[in-house]
Amino acid sequence: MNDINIPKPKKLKYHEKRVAVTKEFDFSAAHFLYEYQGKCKNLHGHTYIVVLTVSGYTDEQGFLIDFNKLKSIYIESIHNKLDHSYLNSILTNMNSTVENMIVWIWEQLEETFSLVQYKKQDIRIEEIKLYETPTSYATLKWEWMHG
Ligand SMILES: Nc1nc2c(c(=O)[nH]1)N=C([C@H](O)[C@H](O)COP(=O)(O)OP(=O)(O)OP(=O)(O)O)CN2
Ligand SMILES: [Zn+2]
Repeated sequence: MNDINIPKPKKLKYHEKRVAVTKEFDFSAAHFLYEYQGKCKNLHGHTYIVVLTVSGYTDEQGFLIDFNKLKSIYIESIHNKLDHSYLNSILTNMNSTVENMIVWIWEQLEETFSLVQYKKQDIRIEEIKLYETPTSYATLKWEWMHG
C-alpha cells in the first residue's frame, strides 16, 4: 500500500546528466508556393505540428523546464505569430516550404529562450520536427544549426 504521509526529504537528490524533454504543438496557416508546378501553387491551408525538444540539466526539483513554461515560450514565439496567419506575408522573401519554415521557427524560439535566464541549466533547443501533413515533415537539429 502506498503511504501518502512520507516525510518530505531534507534535501532533494538530482543527477547531473544532460536530458531532453519534448512537447508537441500545432498551428493552422494558409500559404501557396512560388515558382512551383503542382497543386501547392494554389492558396491552401495546413494544420502544422511542431515537435519541440530541448535539452539541458535539471534544477534541484528535478525539472529541466516545466512543460507549462515551454508552452508559454512556444505561444509567445510561434503561435501568436503564425496561427491563422497567411505565411506568404510573414516569410516574405522566400517560399514557405517546411525546410524554410523550420529554420525561421528555430530562430524565433532561440531568441525567446535567450531572453529567459537558463544559463545554469544550459538549456538549448535540441531538435524541432515540423509536420505539414501527417506524412510530410522537416527535421532540424542543434548540431546542424550550430555545429
Ligand atoms: N520538400 C518539400 N516539398 C513540398 C513542400 C515542402 O514544404 N517541402 N510543400 C508542399 C505543399 O505545401 C503541400 O501542401 C504539401 O505537400 P504533400 O506532402 O504533397 O501533401 P499531400 O497531403 O497532398 O500529400 P499526399 O501524400 O500526396 O497525400 C509540396 N511539396
Ligand atoms: Zn502547403
